[in-house]
Formats: sequence, C-alpha cells, structure tokens
Amino acid sequence: ASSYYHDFGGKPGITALINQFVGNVAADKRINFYFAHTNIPALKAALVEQVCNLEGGPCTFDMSMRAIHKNMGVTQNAFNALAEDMIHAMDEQQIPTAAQNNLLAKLAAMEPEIVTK
Ligand code: HEM
Repeated sequence: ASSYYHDFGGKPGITALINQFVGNVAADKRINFYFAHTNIPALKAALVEQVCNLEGGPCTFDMSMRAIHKNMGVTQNAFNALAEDMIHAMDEQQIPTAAQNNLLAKLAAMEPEIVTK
C-alpha cells in the first residue's frame, strides 16, 4: 500500500491541516458546543499524531476512539458536519484529491466507534 504522508506535506503539512480543521470546527455552530470544555492544544496534538499514523508517517497512535467518544452523544449529523469541516480544511490546504479520499475513507471507517446517538 502506498503512503500519502508526503502528499499531506509530512508533519508540517499535517500540522497546518489540523490547525485549519480545528479552526473550522470551532467556527461551526452545528458542532462547536461539543468542544466547549476541550483542551484544544491537546486535541490538536493528538489529531496530528493520528493523521500522521493513518497516512503512513513515522508516528504512533493507539487511542481508542470508542473510549474517548463514549457518552459524548455524537450524532450522525455531527459526524457528517465534522467530516465536511475536514474536507474544507483539506481543500484550503490544497491536499491532492487521492490523498483526501484516503483520509476520508479512514475517518468514515471510525464512525461506528464514535456515533452513539
Ligand atoms: C473520525 C472522526 C473523529 C476522529 C478521528 C476523532 C479523534 C479524536 C481524538 C484523537 C481525540 C482525543 C484528543 C485528546 O486526547 O486530547 C478526540 C477527542 C474529542 N472528540 Fe473526537 N474525533 C472524531 C469525531 C468526533 C466528532 C464527530 C465529535 C463531535 C462532534 C468529536 C468530539 C470530540 C471531543 C469533544 C473530544 C474531546 C474530549 C475531551 O475533551 O476530553 N469527535 N477526538
């Protein structure tokens, strides 16, 4: 399997992507209330490691998505809104389409562990 890590711009590109993504989520009234009490720097750092790991970069990540999001009441609509915020962030960062689709498929596969309501 080929790696898209370099298409994401390596660690600096993924860091820029996650900054953009979390900014989009923070501005998104459909879902930003979920993050009212969240440690944003810690969230960003975890997401950078996760995307780096998912895309074949030299990063380890093994947090349980089910454990983290349990009892959060994430709906299907909220999940879809967050995915949209990621698509917009990837467009803004000019990530190539094949790399975008690869990450979106991996995020979509986590949906059953995150949507609980
Ligand atoms: C595939 C999609 C998603 C991924 C990959 C993901 C990933 C993560 C990760 C890695 C963390 C841990 C951050 C840390 O340890 O600080 C986290 C926390 C969190 N996630 Fe998600 N998440 C996803 C979807 C969602 C959705 C749809 C929502 C709600 C709209 C959500 C709400 C939260 C919140 C509120 C926290 C912070 C928990 C806390 O403050 O303790 N997540 N997520």
